[in-house]
Amino acid sequence: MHRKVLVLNSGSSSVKYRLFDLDVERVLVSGVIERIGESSVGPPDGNGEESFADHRQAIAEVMRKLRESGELLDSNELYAIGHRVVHGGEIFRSAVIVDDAVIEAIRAAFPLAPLQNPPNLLGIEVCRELWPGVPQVAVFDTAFHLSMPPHAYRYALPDTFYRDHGIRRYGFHGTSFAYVAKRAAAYLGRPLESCNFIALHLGNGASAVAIKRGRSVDTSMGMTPLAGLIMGTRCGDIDPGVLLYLINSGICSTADLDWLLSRNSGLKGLVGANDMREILRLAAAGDGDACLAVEMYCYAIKKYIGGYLAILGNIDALIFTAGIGEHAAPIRYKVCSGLEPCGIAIDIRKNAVDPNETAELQAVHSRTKILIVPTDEELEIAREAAAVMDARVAGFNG
Ligand SMILES: Nc1ncnc2c1ncn2[C@@H]1O[C@H](COP(=O)(O)OP(=O)(O)O)[C@@H](O)[C@H]1O
Ligand SMILES: CC(=O)OP(=O)(O)O
Ligand SMILES: [Mg+2]
Repeated sequence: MHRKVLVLNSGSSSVKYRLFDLDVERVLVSGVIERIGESSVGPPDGNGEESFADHRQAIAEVMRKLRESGELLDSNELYAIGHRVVHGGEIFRSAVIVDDAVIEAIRAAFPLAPLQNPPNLLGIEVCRELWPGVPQVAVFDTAFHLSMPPHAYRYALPDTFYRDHGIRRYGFHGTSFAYVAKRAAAYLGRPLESCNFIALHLGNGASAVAIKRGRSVDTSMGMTPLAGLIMGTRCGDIDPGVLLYLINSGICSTADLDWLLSRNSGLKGLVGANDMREILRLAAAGDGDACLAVEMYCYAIKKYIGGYLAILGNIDALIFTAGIGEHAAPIRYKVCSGLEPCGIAIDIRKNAVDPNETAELQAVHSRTKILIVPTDEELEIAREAAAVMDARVAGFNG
């Protein structure tokens, strides 16, 4: 029987799903169910989008769609269900098969990722209830970064805040970084353990990572996914004194602040839009806010590249990935321009491509390669879930 793996990425109001046949590395079915928990706004004449009251209904609908596709007639055909879990704290160094203890540990990390972990866990619990016989595997965004040394992950706060409250840098997008680092090493024909990379995941959320000999040694996100680069709706790095000032002066309540920093800052706060395509259009038309936002966005990335070059010494490649990294040529160009003294020189003609596979963008005189490596978080989750299951099966047989 082929190893069919279902991957679920449960967000607060959506469930993205993909069914893989891993033995032939083929996507059998994929889709997204959105607007979970919103009441249907469309007219009751069939033109309104379907809406689902909760994740249970949405996941039952995923199962219905899978059956309808003919690719999965029975849940017994599933080798595993892989789930994206954003925060695994310090406990989970790799993907794990979900049991009651794993569920409790994911729940314990709720305060560290209040927007992401609750819907992630809900997805797991609903699947366990609907298909109790199918193994569930949790794959954590944080796992890849647990290789960071203490001088990179600790904050300069009294020890007790780390020891008793888990306050430290964790970092995210680890599934994406693990995938692109492996792809880049394979592309270069080198063992991953010999490669130094700086990778930039620039999607709605965005982060940078310094990879030394194949492992994360520093990253721009922090205890939560708010820190680091400027993002679609998140502010990135900010003086913590600003937050104290806003609260103490009564300008913002803590609830206001939460909403401001997560949902109304970043590109959205600066321009009023968070889609980079629109921002680039506005900037090209001379819109002052959009021009400033693009300048700030690239400047923040540049500072991380400089910092990571300083800690890595030399790199084998600068890697761009995710929606903006893969498709926004003007952003890549602006990020790289001026880095020639650091050995990073982009070729304007090569940069104009929009490939769907790994591509090189560096000029002939560039010391460092500049790569676009399209990410595939769902495939990485499917592979990690299958690997955990293979190990269990081998354990039973051995
Ligand atoms: N051709 C393009 N040019 C510029 N930006 C793009 C292009 N295609 C996608 N993007 C941007 O990519 C971002 C979304 O990235 P993506 O990785 O899909 O996000 P998510 O984090 O939601 O998975 C958006 O800001 C979108 O505008
Ligand atoms: C952790 C995080 O920022 O995820 P996303 O990019 O999916 O928002
Ligand atoms: Mg993403």
